[in-house]
Amino acid sequence: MVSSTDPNTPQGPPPLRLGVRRLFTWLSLSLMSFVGLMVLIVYEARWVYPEIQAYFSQTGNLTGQQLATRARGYVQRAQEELMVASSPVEISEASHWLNLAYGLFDVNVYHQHYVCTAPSLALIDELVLLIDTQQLDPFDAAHALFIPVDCLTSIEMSQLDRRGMAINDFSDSTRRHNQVLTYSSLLIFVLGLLFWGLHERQLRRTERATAEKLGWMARAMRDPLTGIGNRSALYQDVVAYSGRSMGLILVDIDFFKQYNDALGHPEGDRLLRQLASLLERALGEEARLYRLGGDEFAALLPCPNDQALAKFCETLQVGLEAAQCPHPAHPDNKGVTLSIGGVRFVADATSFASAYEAADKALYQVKTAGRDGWQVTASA
Ligand SMILES: Nc1nc2c(ncn2[C@@H]2O[C@H](COP(=O)(O)OP(=O)(O)OP(=O)(O)O)[C@@H](O)[C@H]2O)c(=O)[nH]1
Repeated sequence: MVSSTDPNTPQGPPPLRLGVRRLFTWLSLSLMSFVGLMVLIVYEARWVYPEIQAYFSQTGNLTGQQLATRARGYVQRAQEELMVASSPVEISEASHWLNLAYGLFDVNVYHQHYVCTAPSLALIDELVLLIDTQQLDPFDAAHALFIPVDCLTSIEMSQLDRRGMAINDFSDSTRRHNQVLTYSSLLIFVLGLLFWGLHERQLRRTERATAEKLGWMARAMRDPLTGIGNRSALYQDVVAYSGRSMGLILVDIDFFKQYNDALGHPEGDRLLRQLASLLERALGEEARLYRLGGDEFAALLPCPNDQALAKFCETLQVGLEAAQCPHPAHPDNKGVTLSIGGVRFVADATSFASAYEAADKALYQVKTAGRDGWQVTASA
């Protein structure tokens, strides 16, 4: 049996599948952004930072070499020359190395940060002069050069310490930076999950409320005793079938008052429910059934012509006779009988009023003609 639902209502996917699809979309999006962030972090950690670190460490390239180291090398070379020098030419060779060392040593940074720079340079300068004019013993000169060598060594050590500290600071800040990025992305992920949960909960509440409302609406369209549609459902369905050729059949139990009086109202109720089932069986799945009040029922069904409508009415009466429902108080000593009036009409809200009136008139004529019969009136 079909009752008061709209035949044109579109059928969407079930709510569970929709929820899973929404969850899947959300998870994919957040996972994609999370993975994106992680790739960025790994890229920075694996490729960008080591390059910066290598630049800071100043190893493996010419510009990164320590001036102090090279200057110390030249001074020590001069010392070696002076120690083994046996001719003026060899002695002047030492002065050449000292000049080179002076050039590398005489830089602003060393003057600013290392107090031994100026005296050491002055000493080299003086020694070069004395060596060139051969006023100094080469061995004594080599010995005196330990002062600038000490100074240059302390500069080197200090530079190494500074560089080490800079590298450590840089590594620490890089690690901190990475940690902040990782925890932030995790936090974003968790917050997203939380918001999604809240959003889903709200959505479910709304869906539940909507379903409840729809349930109430459906119940409001239903006759509680028989479970079929009521008068409001009939109006709604007429609108839903707008433009289609429909049959409207009104059915009324004969002498129902006597039935109630004889058997009691609970039995009367049982007969009403029985009649609803009988209408359903007799008219088929396409018919929509309604109880309009008391013992009056209606059926709305697609109907191409008056002959088909007459056939439905006849089938209905035959079905009732076959059911053999006893009526102990029937004035004509029959079982339960029905009076049936039908009309065919093209459904819409305005034509329905006259169609209903015509079907009711046909039913009334059956009643006045002695009941237990059906009549189909001309199309409305
Ligand atoms: N059991 C039961 N009886 C109902 C219900 N609603 C209305 N009735 C009764 O249905 C009867 C209808 O009586 P009438 O309108 O006189 O109709 P009738 O006795 O069938 O007479 P005709 O239609 O002229 O053959 C009344 O006695 C109402 O009390 C219901 O829900 N259950």
